[in-house]
Amino acid sequence: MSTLIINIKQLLQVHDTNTTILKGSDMKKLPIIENAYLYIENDTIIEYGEMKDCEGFNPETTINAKGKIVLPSWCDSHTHVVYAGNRTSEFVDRINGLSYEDIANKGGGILNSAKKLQETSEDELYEQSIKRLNELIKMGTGAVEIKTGYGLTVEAELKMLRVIKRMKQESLAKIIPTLLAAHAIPSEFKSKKQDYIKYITEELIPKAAELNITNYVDVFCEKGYFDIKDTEAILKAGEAYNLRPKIHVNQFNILGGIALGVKYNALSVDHIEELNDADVEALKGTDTIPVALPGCSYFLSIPYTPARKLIDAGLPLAIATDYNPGSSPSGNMNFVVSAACVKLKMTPEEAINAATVNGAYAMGISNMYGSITRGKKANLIITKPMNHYSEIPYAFAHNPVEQVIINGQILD
Ligand SMILES: N=CN[C@@H](CCC(=O)O)C(=O)O
Ligand SMILES: [Zn+2]
Repeated sequence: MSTLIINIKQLLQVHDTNTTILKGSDMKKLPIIENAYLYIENDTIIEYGEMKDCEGFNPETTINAKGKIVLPSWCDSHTHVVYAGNRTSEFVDRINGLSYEDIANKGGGILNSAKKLQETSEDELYEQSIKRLNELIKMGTGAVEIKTGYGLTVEAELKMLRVIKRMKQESLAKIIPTLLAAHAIPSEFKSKKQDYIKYITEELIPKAAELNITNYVDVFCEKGYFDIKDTEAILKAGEAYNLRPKIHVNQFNILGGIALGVKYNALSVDHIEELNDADVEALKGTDTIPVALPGCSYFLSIPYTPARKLIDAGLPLAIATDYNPGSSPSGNMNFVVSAACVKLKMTPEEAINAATVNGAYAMGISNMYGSITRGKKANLIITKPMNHYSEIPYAFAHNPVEQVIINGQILD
């Protein structure tokens, strides 16, 4: 199968040499080719360049992208797409004045989603989750991390992992599963948290590792959830099974989760609505990428991640949706890119870099995804007609995506 895309107004994120992460001032650079072509064979980007050099191809399909932008598909490195039902009643409670914390203290929040998920059959959970995944693919996402964490029992967590595995087999999108081993403390363990930590480290992690579905472990390191000591015990247990951390830190409180993540060579530290100088220092010179989740800040009306502080310190930054029923019920990366510009004060170039190359890095797949590079996977967005790529974040809440190509396949 071969496809030639011609007359591309702007081809974005073109890197002749494989770029796997962009840091600091390099995030301001977005290499583009004006009036370009792109040639794909099977699932791979083979060639690209200026239209004047487009010759010698004999493609099965030609797409005329006149007036349109072509860029790598969004790489969404933090989602909880597998969940059951929704939490609209808590949404209304929050409008009426309750906080996320108030709702959790009443036994709602994550515990509410866990109860629903435990009561939902594996097939039904798959059906609900694949529907969400297909919707976000249509909005331009080609690679996505999916966490467990709404199981809270070994049985339900393994059910989530099997659902993610099935989604991986059925979908063209690249899926990176993460074991969110410690997301909340179930009510039956409320006064015996240490027993729950033991359950996670001695039963859940070994059994989940046995399935061989995930390479990552996650913990919600937060007041009222898992403190630094708990988090360290879980990261250590994960390390014994070669599970690399990708952790929730600094959402409401700074507990030292960033430095701990770095100590355990976390691939990413996510949320960071709160940040201090020690956190910035801890990240410098490491392989750990911070990830901002503007959809969560928007939905919960909490601070936005201080992106400027991170990028201006020379650090990389990725952005992701955090798609979940409680704090960010949207998987729309176009909105996230726009919010990154408007609320995190990132330039369109920085936001697009954060949502492509750096998003891929935060999933450990940036050697094959996230840029237009010969040999990389043909996961692409073709936009609606527009004059400049800045229109993608500018016209917030519109859908800039006209067509998507995943693994070289043109989706309807
Ligand atoms: N903060 C922890 N976990 C999710 C939200 C979970 C929920 O409320 O269901 C997050 O990333 O925001
Ligand atoms: Zn999350």
